[in-house]
Amino acid sequence: MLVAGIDSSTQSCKVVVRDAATGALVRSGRAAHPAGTEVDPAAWWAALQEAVTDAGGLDDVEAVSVGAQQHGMVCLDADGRVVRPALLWNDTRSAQAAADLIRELGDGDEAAGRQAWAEQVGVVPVASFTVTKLRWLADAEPENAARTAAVALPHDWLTWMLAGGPAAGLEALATDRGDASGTGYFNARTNSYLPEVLRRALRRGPDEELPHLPRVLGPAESAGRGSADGPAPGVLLGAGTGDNAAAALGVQARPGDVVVSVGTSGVVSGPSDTAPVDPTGIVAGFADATGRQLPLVCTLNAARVLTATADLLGVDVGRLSDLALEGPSGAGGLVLVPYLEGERTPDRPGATGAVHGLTLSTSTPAHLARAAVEGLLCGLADGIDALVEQGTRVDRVVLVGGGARSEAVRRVAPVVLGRPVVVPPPGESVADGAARQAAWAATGAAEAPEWGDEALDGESVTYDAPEDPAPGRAVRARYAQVRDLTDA
Ligand SMILES: Nc1ncnc2c1ncn2[C@@H]1O[C@H](COP(=O)(O)OP(=O)(O)O)[C@@H](O)[C@H]1O
Ligand SMILES: O=C(CO)[C@@H](O)[C@H](O)COP(=O)(O)O
Repeated sequence: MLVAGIDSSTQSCKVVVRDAATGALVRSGRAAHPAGTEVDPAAWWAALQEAVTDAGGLDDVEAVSVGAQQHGMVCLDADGRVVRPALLWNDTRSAQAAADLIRELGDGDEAAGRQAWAEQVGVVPVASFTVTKLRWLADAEPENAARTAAVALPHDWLTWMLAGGPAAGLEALATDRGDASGTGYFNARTNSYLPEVLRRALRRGPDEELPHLPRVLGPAESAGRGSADGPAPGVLLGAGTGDNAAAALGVQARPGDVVVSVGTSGVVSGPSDTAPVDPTGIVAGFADATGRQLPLVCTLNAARVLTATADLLGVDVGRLSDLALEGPSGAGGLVLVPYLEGERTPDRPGATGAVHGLTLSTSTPAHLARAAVEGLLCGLADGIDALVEQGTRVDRVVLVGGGARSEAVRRVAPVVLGRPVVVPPPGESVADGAARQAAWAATGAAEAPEWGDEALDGESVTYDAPEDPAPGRAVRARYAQVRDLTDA
């Protein structure tokens, strides 16, 4: 039996077709997404179909699940038409809405608001979360807010499109707790939507109707079958989930593993039985795709720090990696603070990047390349510290995402993160997790299938933590000195 997993992430859509029992890769495909932080969902749908075709179609596949970028706001009208282009997780226009929502829940007091959000919702709003985008919509585009009859996330919408889209009706919309927990109006600890939070975000009165929200499915539940005229006719549709929950499922993360993803976003997450309560908002209380919790820290700047630095130096990412490995540990005091798209962790939506410590001796491509790799990893190291503070055990790091293909990232990561780093063979952890969820839905087993070595498309490589932690600590200490000197 074959199953498929789809990853509709920020920059592209990827499809893997795997054997449901062993996880062995049978075929794969991909297609690019448009750039920008506001995207017409029709572009994702077109890319999904192109990627499915590239993967040889889904005719022989029993089940398919969609993993997708979290938080994106997809508003639908009563007929199921998209109301406006989706605002993505990395769109920061709702930063003020986030600040307002925090203060409102604390009756004007920010600290009380943060505590209330952390306790009642499990997250403290930042511009990434859907709830803040809805508040922005209510204020900036009230006519679009009024037309919104349902709110979905990218994976909910794509799964619904596979099921027939508008023809299936808004009631057919489904999600899972992994993705619902990133909305800001779902509590992952109590497994329930928070309609009053949604009402507040949309500024709707007590008697006004709220938009329809997707049904929250269990990890192995099905969202129906693919429509006859779509790319997955008759195929069982898994619940799908957010891309980070899918990645954790894809790498079969075990207790003590922290998954670090260097994709468009930088993510640190670790499956846990305990929901975090973090009023600083650094650790978000998301859910995973197995019924547990997935405390998560996310930065806005990761793999694109590498591509941007490569562009600056006029080289490709392969050469950037070589240069970074030629540069000295600590880059001679040169630090690149990587807030190229503003930042979410720390919460500085208006910040820009900075380079500190330029001298005649550090003004070389190798120093700058090294500083870029170290800067992005220092942000992720701060994230690991925050997870540890929330009680997560960290024995080793599992490094995934496009940036994990960089040899420099792989080699410098154990130094800066201070832990052994396991790099699975280059692949698509999100699409793999979605495929594993599809296999789970198809078999109806109590637990997700255990896939062994056959599911790995090569060898995992472990990069040991250095015996001497001093150089890594020095890199982080120097970064901490200048991190807070940037604007905004
Ligand atoms: N060898 C490499 N070195 C550095 N960056 C890379 C490499 N290969 C891919 N990337 C970067 O990884 C990113 C894509 O990663 P991916 O995890 O697929 O992102 P997303 O899921 O957010 O779309 C792109 O920015 C790409 O340039
Ligand atoms: O906002 C988050 C997590 O909270 C991001 O991780 C998005 O889910 C996008 O992921 P990538 O496209 O970078 O994988």
